Amino acid sequence: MAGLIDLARRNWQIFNPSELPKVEKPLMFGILGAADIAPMALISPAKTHPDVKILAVAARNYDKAKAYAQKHGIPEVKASYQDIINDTQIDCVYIPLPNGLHYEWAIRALQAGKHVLLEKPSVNNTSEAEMLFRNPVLSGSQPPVLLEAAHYLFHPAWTQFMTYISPQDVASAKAVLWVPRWQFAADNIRYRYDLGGGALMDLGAYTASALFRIFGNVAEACEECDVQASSIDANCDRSFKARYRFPGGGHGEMEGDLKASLDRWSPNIHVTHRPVVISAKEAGVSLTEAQEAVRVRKIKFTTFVQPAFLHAIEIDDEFTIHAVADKKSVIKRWKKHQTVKCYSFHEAGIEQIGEPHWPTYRYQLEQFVNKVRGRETPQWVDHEASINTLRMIDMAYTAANLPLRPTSK
Ligand SMILES: NC(=O)C1=CN([C@@H]2O[C@H](COP(=O)(O)OP(=O)(O)OC[C@H]3O[C@@H](n4cnc5c(N)ncnc54)[C@H](OP(=O)(O)O)[C@@H]3O)[C@@H](O)[C@H]2O)C=CC1
Ligand SMILES: O=C1OC[C@@H](O)[C@H](O)[C@H]1O
Repeated sequence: MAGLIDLARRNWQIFNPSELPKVEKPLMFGILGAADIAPMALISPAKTHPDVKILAVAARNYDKAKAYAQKHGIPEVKASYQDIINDTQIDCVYIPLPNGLHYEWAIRALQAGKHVLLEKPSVNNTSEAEMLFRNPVLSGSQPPVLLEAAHYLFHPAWTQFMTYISPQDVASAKAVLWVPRWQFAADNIRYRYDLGGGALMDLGAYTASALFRIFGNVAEACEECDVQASSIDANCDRSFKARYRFPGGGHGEMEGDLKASLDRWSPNIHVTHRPVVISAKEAGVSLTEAQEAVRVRKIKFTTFVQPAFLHAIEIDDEFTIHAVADKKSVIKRWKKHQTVKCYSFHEAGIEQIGEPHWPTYRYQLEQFVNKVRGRETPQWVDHEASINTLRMIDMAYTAANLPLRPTSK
């Protein structure tokens, strides 16, 4: 019962955050495009961040931007994306444009000295990622901040999940993310090759980045990738199933579908470790010198992308004690099951700000502001990690015989 009340309270607060007063000179944000995701990913989280004010929005159509600004309480409307970038009052630019426009607008904003929060996936392919994240504008003594908005990595549930993973011991992992078939109409940006569409770009940005974190390395190869092409644009995958080989011999799989049937519950991740020898203390037993304890750990993380609504991390350990001289012997075998939930860092025993009702986006904003203000960022998406996500996606497109998303001119 208490769990249900917490669930209801948390979900109500996610959509109805109480506004906090702002500091004297908060960071001013401008938004490029009246995008669907911006209210959830930035406008709402900004309400509870004292150091963030959304100052302006621009859309390709002025009236659309005006209506959007009115609806979301944004004080200024600019005539173009470039006008946001040129505005000297604006410190930070949020870019929720179609993937194929991320590179161009991120470069323009960074060159104007703006800090950039860039939607996922950062750009269209690996070469664009290298050109962006290794651009000279990001070196020097005080370069602007650039962050790919891989928001799920900022939630304490991800930090907690990773404490149960030993990347070097992972034998296999599978990450899936399906969205229901009615979610995106035929004219959606996800079905436009010229705009960087495709399920691997959209959903694969999550599953691929999760896999290389779990294995602690980018894949050596994508061994196979089956895609279903979208009926709208044959170069855009509507769904994918990819299998990768990782250094050390582990295998990772990922699946995504932009038109999934309702019986598919996602997102989730399954991880299986190889058998590892553990200490008597870790096994919670006493051992003679002739014995050793071995653990095989399996982990399931349900709702890894939006853990704030509801999630569960289930850890299943199987322990065996055998004779060191005979690894096949079984002196004792037992199992242990734990289910862990973690909505704030406090729950994880970590001293870090956060509330159980903070969505991933709010945790992400906290760290983005910390970085801009020159403070420590315990969670972050390194530039090389963003490049690696595109490497994994490109490998899958190549294995599927689909062209890489086009490089910006
Ligand atoms: N972090 C997350 O949870 C999520 C992230 N995303 C990411 O955010 C980005 C935007 O996604 P989403 O909000 O769903 O998309 P929308 O289509 O709602 O928004 C995209 C915006 O891009 C602008 N745009 C500029 N040029 C074009 C063009 N040629 N065709 C279409 N739109 C154009 C439009 O702005 P204008 O108003 O100027 O017309 C539109 O508002 C993507 O990169 C996506 O991967 C998406 C969903 C969730
Ligand atoms: O970022 C996203 O998150 C979840 C999906 O619904 C969506 O397609 C995607 O853009």
